[in-house]
Amino acid sequence: MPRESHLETTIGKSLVSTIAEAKVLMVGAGGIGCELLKNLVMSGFKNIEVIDLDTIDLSNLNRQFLFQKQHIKKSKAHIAKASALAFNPEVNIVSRHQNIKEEEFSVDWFKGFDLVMNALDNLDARRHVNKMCLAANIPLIESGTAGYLGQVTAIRKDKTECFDCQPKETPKTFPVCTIRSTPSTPIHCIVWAKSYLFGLLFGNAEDDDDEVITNEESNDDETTKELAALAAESQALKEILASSDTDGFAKRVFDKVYYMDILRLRSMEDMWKTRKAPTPLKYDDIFNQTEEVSNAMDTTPLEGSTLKDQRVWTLQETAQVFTYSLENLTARLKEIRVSDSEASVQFDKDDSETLDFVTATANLRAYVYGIEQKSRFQVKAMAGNIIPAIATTNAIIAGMMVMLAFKILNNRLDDCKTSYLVYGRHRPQLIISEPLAKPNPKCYICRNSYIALKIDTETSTIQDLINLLEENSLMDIEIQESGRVICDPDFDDNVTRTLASLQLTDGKFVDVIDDDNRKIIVCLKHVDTSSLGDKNYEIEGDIEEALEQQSIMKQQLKEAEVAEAAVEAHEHAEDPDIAMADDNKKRKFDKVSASSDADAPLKKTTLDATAHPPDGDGVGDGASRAQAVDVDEVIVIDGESFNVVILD
Ligand SMILES: Nc1ncnc2c1ncn2[C@@H]1O[C@H](COP(=O)(O)OP(=O)(O)OP(=O)(O)O)[C@@H](O)[C@H]1O
Ligand SMILES: [Zn+2]
Repeated sequence: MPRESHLETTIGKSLVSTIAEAKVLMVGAGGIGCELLKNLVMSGFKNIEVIDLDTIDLSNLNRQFLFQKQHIKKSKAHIAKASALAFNPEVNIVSRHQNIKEEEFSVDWFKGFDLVMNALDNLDARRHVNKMCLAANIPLIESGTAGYLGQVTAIRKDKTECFDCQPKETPKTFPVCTIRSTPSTPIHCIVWAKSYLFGLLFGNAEDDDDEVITNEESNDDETTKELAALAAESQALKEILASSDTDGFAKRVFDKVYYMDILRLRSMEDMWKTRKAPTPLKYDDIFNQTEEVSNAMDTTPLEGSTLKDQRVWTLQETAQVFTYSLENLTARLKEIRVSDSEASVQFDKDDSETLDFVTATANLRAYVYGIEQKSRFQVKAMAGNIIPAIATTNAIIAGMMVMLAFKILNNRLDDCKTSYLVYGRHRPQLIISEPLAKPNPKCYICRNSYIALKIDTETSTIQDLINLLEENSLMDIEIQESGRVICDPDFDDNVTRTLASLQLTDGKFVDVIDDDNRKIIVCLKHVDTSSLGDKNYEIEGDIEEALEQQSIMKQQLKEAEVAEAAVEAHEHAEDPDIAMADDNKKRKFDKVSASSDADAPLKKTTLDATAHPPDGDGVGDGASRAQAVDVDEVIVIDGESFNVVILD
């Protein structure tokens, strides 16, 4: 019996042949990606391109079933392809061990696919693929899981919400003084070790990409002085680093960080009026086991755990781990700096030396401040913001992605839904779903019109670009790229420069805003002048149409704002308490960092496996969504009953 016969019976011959012809791009071959690729090759897809920048790690094997022990350190994309072909050798799979953000994956390249499916784990890559799919006008299926929670949705330019239509949660931040001077919980010590000390010793503390320290609460005089003192301390530590070759390096770093700096902090009496002051700690005292220190040593294993990873190390063990990991990481840094003087070592929870260093330094700080110390295993979870990944969650989400793919390829976008896996939230449904939302008229990403411009970026100047845009009805324009202003009617410093000299090269997007405040995003495509006609440029897409669409969108935005204002005014008129509640909320919001955003109603999750799902009003918030849910069937799993929404 041919492989497709069951499929034909289920979804019909015509869809089976559409699927067989479709070209699908899968971004990410991790937890969801492995499940998804297996599903795709088993459900009639014949042309799949899979891209992943990473290699396989031991910690992936418990849930990424296309990978086995012998594949560790090999490319995820290549191995995923090889393993998936074993399920169905008749599929054409192209695998790429690359970053989807590389320039070669241009809008044109995206246009070569009928469908893109994201199986990613970070906001940055998701945002990029979202933008590329909008620019190429290709449908995108977006997915995400966090522990038992998951969600999947479809995105199509001008028809649905895009990935950026709703604000996303950003990682929690801590005030700088809490981290640098007055920690009170283990996470404060871990953040200090990972985002401050680690960066200072092995990289550039300032450019840590998931910076979680903010100084928004620190405007008074006292704090400014404290920050200046901390900066001087950092400088002094850098000077010690210069002597990393000489004996006693670890002791010097230790005594600087845990003795000298702490002594200075202790001398600031005001700081400790309402808090317990830290106790300075000397390296030699740990090894000489002064009475005070030996009494403080905690040698009791965590209850029920004997593995070294899972018990809190003694103070002496901690200092030993500090010494060896500091020495090894310093040597590693020196080695990589031979070929690149700017190189740095990055913290990675799966890199055991970096994890050792962060565990040891965080626990030493915790000891100094009288804070509970954590096992290496616990530090790994906290430093990596890890919510355990669940294979079943990934499998369910990957299955739903294929269902959405069927509908999209069958031209039934209107039947697609956003679905949420809400297991463990004490609700009767396992999956709830709601219709795809319309684009947010205020969205800065999808409420734009995209056109492609073929131009010789090496020889054309900004003035050439202005001229050709004026020829196409865009008058008195401002041009921006990634937030930097290239030119505007009052700023012409760059007009004689070539596009390339301003890094406006192939694949770059520039924002063009006209005097009527309409914005068009122009995607640059570099071509040699010789291959262009008389005009020296070629526009793909219709600018007039794009401008008209912009006017319509502006009108929609105005209408949405008027409607919003009317609803608000109505609510206030109906209920005078709302005005006061709103006022209180505003005041509260002003105080709380914007990123915590706890009051936002119906906010969706970040779809970021590394981010904590919002409690109560995130993925699993069935309460306010319940009306939108159709429960079509009840299935029984392990004796428990769940209502299941059939996606059809
Ligand atoms: N910019 C990118 N280009 C290509 N692939 C990416 C990009 N960003 C992330 N990925 C890939 O997306 C996949 C996401 O999978 P998953 O969430 O299971 O992460 P993981 O790294 O395998 O697991 P964990 O983070 O839990 O250790 C990863 O394999 C990652 O390499
Ligand atoms: Zn949007």
